[in-house]
Amino acid sequence: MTGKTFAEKQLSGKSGRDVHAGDYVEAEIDVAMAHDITGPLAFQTFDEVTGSDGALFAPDRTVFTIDHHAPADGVQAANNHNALREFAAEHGAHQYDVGDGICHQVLVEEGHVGPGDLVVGADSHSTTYGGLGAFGTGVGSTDLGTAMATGDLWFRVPETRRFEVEGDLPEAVYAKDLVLKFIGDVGFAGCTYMAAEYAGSTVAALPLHERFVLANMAIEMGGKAGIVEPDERTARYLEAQTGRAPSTDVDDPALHADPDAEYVDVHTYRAEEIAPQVSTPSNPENAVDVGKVEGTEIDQLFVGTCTNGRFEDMQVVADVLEGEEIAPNVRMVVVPASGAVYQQMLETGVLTTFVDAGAVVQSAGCGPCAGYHQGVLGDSDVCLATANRNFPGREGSMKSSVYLASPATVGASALYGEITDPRRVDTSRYDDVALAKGARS
Ligand SMILES: CC(C)[C@H](C(=O)O)[C@@H](O)C(=O)O
Ligand code: SF4
Repeated sequence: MTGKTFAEKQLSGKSGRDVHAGDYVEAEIDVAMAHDITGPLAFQTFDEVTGSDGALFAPDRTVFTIDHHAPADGVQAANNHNALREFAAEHGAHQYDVGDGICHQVLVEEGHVGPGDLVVGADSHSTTYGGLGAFGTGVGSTDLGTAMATGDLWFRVPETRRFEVEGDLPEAVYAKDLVLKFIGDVGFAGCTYMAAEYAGSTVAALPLHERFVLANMAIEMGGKAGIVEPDERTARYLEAQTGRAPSTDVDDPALHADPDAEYVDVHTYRAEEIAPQVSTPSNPENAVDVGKVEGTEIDQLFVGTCTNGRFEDMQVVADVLEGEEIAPNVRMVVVPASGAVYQQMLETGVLTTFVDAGAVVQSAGCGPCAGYHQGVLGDSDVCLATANRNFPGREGSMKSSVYLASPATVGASALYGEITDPRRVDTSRYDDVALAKGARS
């Protein structure tokens, strides 16, 4: 028998069986997560499974967040929030409230997830935890409600596609550009029910906030999970973030694919050849080099989401906007991914830079990402977002359009009021910004 992929090892370990892709397992989960939209439905299933006085499989490893409609944007949302608060209090689960941030950011920031964990979340971007070397996957509320009671869930062990990138990323090219490129290459269904393993020297050199971007968007090609294997960087991140070393040795072979593992295929890239990417409406798979869409008119810029709403993302945009104003024809909506990110923006002056530049900075959460509130698009609106999805109607009207890009591309485009190649205003050459603007006008 050949070696194993990360997913095969992970699901072998959690099921206590020696399994390969295609096998079905009952696996023990480490962490269960739900939020203000999916939680209340999961609670119904939980009550049906356990009876009304049922207990959680592990209250300290069950986490709820209020993030999608936070603060409440209507009575239904407010009632859902209360249902979540009551259930969490009654069952002793962790519960994060309005302003604490997006589930995926909160779970990693607060140390609820570590390498080697099997995490199920009632949200499709639960693949994000793969950035830490965990197997994170999204499940429906019914599955989650059952898993909250039993502590296990069935899985089909996924096949794996591997994306290997070697070399140094060029200026103004980020993990977001890499993952948009991957999605463009394999298509939005290219990894359906597969794990995506991200590897190579470029990926190994990525800081954790960038690894999360790769893992997060695995679902945009249908991925069951997106994995960056853990290493010393992972351990350092967790210690800095949570004050604790990971409970598992990051070098444990159980957390690393075997060299002779079997893949569906391996896609190889040279980092130097990758240009900033933009996904055009209305599918993340429509990734093109930014040059192809430069000059496209936009109405709104959105910086935020579980993909690119971290402090480092905010910092990149603020570096571009410092001392400048956003173009008069656009509006800019900024939504930090967590309360901690908000706090850091406040302490470092990034928030002031945004406000001075004319942006609207809102409370931490999902913001307009899924079209609920805080910047919903009208019929004719065109938005350039650091988000992960741009399906029809995603951020509002079915007639609106959303382009996806990195924070650097969104920052540069804010200055010019149209889609702009970020290499024209690279932050390390910040003094040239005025020059570049002059050359343009
Ligand atoms: C509301 C929720 C179920 C949904 C998801 O699972 O992805 C949301 O987070 C999204 O991004 O569309
Ligand atoms: S930020 Fe967007 S993609 Fe992420 S969980 Fe919230 S709605 Fe979903």
